[in-house]
Amino acid sequence: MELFTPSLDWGSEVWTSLVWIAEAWAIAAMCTLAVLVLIGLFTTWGRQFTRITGAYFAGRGSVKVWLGLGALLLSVVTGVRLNVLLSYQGNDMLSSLQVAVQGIAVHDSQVKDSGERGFWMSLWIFCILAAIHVARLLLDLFLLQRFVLAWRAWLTDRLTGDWLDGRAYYRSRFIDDTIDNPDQRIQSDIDLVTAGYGPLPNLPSNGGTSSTLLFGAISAVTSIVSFTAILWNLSGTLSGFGVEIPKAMFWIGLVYVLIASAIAFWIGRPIIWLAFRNEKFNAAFRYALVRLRDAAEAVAFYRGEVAERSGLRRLFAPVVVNYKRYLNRTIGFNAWNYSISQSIVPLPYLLQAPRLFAGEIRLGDLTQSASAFNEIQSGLSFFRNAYDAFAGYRAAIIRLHGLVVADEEARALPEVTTLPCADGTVRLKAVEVRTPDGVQLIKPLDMRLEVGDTLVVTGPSGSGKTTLLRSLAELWPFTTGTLTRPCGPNETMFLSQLPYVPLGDLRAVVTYPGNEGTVDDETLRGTLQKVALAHLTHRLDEAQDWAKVLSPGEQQRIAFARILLTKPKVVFLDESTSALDEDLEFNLYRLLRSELPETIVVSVSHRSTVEQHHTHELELLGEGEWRFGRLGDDEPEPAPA
Ligand SMILES: Nc1ncnc2c1ncn2[C@@H]1O[C@H](COP(=O)(O)OP(=O)(O)OP(=O)(O)O)[C@@H](O)[C@H]1O
Repeated sequence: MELFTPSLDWGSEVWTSLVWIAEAWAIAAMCTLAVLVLIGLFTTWGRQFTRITGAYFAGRGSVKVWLGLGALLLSVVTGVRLNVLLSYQGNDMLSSLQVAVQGIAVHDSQVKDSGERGFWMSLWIFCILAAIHVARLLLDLFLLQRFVLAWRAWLTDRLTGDWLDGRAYYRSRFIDDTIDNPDQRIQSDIDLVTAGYGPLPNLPSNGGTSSTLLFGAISAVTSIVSFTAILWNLSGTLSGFGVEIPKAMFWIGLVYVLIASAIAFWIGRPIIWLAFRNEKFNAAFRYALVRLRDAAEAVAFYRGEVAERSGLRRLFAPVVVNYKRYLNRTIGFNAWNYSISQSIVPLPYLLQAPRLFAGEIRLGDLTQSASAFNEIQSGLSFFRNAYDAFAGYRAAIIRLHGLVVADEEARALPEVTTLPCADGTVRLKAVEVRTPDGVQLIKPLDMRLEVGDTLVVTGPSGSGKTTLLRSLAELWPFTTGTLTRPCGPNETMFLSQLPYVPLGDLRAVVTYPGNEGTVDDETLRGTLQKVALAHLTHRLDEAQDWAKVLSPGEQQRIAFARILLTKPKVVFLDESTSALDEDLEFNLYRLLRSELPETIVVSVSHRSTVEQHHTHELELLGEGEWRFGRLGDDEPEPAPA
C-alpha cells in the first residue's frame, strides 16, 4: 500500500507560483493588448469605444492608467493561480484522508500516519491560501473601484466639455439625426461604460475584477488554460462501442460547452437591441416626468393632470411592451444556460468514477477533476453568460457614441461668420436668415451701429426677430453673412426673454454668467437696489430654486443687474422688459443708458414704449423685407458700403 504523497511540492511552491504569475501576466498582457487592438480596429463597437475614450489610454498622462490596468491584471492572474493551488490543496486533503482510512482498514500505521500528516498539512496550506485569497479579493475590489472612478471622472469631464463646446448642447437640435436624453448618456452611460459590468451602474457590491467584462474574460481564459493542463493530466481514455477516446473528459467537455455556447449566442442575440430599447423608453419616460416637474405651475393652472396622465401612460406603455419581450427572451436564454450548467455537473464524476473504482486514480484526483472541469466549463460559459451583460454594455457604448457624433455634427453646422472688431462698433454684412425649410425670413441685411447707438427691432409676430438674434448669437445654423462685433469675453451679451436662472444661491444667480464669488457682495447689493430688487439684498446666501421663486418681472430685473455688472460693449435684449410695467421699463432703460452710455443696445420689442429709448429702428416687414433707419427720420438710412 502506497504512502501519501502530496500532489505538489508545496515547499518550493512560493517561488514556482511567483514565476508562474509573472509569466502568465506577461502572456495575458500581450494577448489582451493584441485582442483589444484588433477589436478597436475591426469591430464597430471597438471603434466607437476608441472614439469615446481612446484618449484616456493614450499620451503621457496615461502612464498611471496603464499602471492601474497592469495591477488589475496582476490581481486577476494571482486569483487564477490561487484557484489552481486551492484545487491541489483540495486534492491533497481528500487523498490524504483516503490514504489514512485505507491505512486504518489494513492496520498499516505507517500508511495511516502519512495520510494523517498529509491531511493536517493540507489544512495549514488551506489557511495560508485562504488568507491570501481574502486579501487579494479586498485589494482587487479597492483597486478596481478606484480605477473606474478615476476613469469615470475623466470621461464625464470630457463629454460634458464636448457637449458644451461650440454650443453643441443647443445646436444639436438642428442636426438630421437628433439624439434623445444627452443627460442620461452623460450621467448613466458613462458610468456603465467605465464600470464594465454590463448594464449595471457601478457599485462596490457588484464585486471586483472577475465580475467585469474585460477582466472576467481574461480571468476566464487564464483559468481555462491553467485548468486544461490539470484536466489533461487527470483525463483517461474512454472506450466504448469499439472506439477509444484518449483524454476523453477533456474533449467531451470542450465539445459540449462549445455547442452550448453557440446555441446560447443564437438565442441571446435579440437581447442587445431589447436592452437598448429598454434604456431608451425608460429615459423618454423619465424625461417626461422631469418636464412635468419643471412645468408644474403651468400644468397646475391648466388643470392639465388628465392630459399629463394619459401622456405619461402613453410613454410608459412601450416600456412595458418591450420589457415583456426582453423578459421572455432572457428567460429563454437563462433556461438554456441553467440547463447546460446543471446537466454538465455529473459529467466528470461519470467519466472518472470507473477509474477510481479501478484504482487508477485517488479520491482527490476525482474531486480535482470535477473542480478543474467546473472551472473550465464556467470559464467557457463566462462568454455565454456574459452575453446579455455585453449587450447592455454595447448599448451604452452606442448611446455615448451617438452623443459624441451629435456634438460633432452640431459644431459642424454653419453659422454666421463672426469677426472681432477693435473699434466697438457692430456691423452686419449680407446677413440672411432662413427657416429650417429654407423659407427666407430676412433678406440680406446690411447695417452699422456706432458706439453708444441703440437699435430697436420691431415687426409682426413670426417675422423673425428672435431668429435674427439667434443668428447673430451663432446659434441658428440657417444663416449666412458676416457680423463684426466686439468679441472679447463678455463684451457682447445676448439675453433671452426669460433670463436663465442657475441652481445655487442668489449670489450665483445675479453674478451669472460670471462665476460665483467674482463680484463682491457690496456691489451685488448696490446693483440689486438699482434695478428695484432692494428686497432681495439680504438673501444673497439663500440657495433656492430661484427660477420658481422669482416672478418673471423680477427675473427680468435680474437680467438688467447682470448687464450692469458685466458692462458689455454690446447687448442684445429679446423682449427683456415684457413682464415689467411701463414705469419700471422706463427706469431700467434710463439706468442702462446712464450707467453704460457707450454700450450699443439692441432690443427686440413689441411695445411702442420701448422705442423712445432707441436711436435706430430695424423693422421686419414680413416675407423677408426689412427697413432700417434712424428713429424719427422718414427716409431710411442708406446701407453702409
Ligand atoms: N426651431 C425652429 N424650427 C422651425 N421653425 C422655426 C424654429 N424656430 C422658429 N421658427 C419659425 O421661424 C419664424 C420666426 O420665428 P421668431 O421666433 O423669430 O419670430 P418673432 O418675430 O420673434 O416672433 P414673436 O414676435 O412672436 O416672438 C416663425 O415662423 C417660427 O415658426
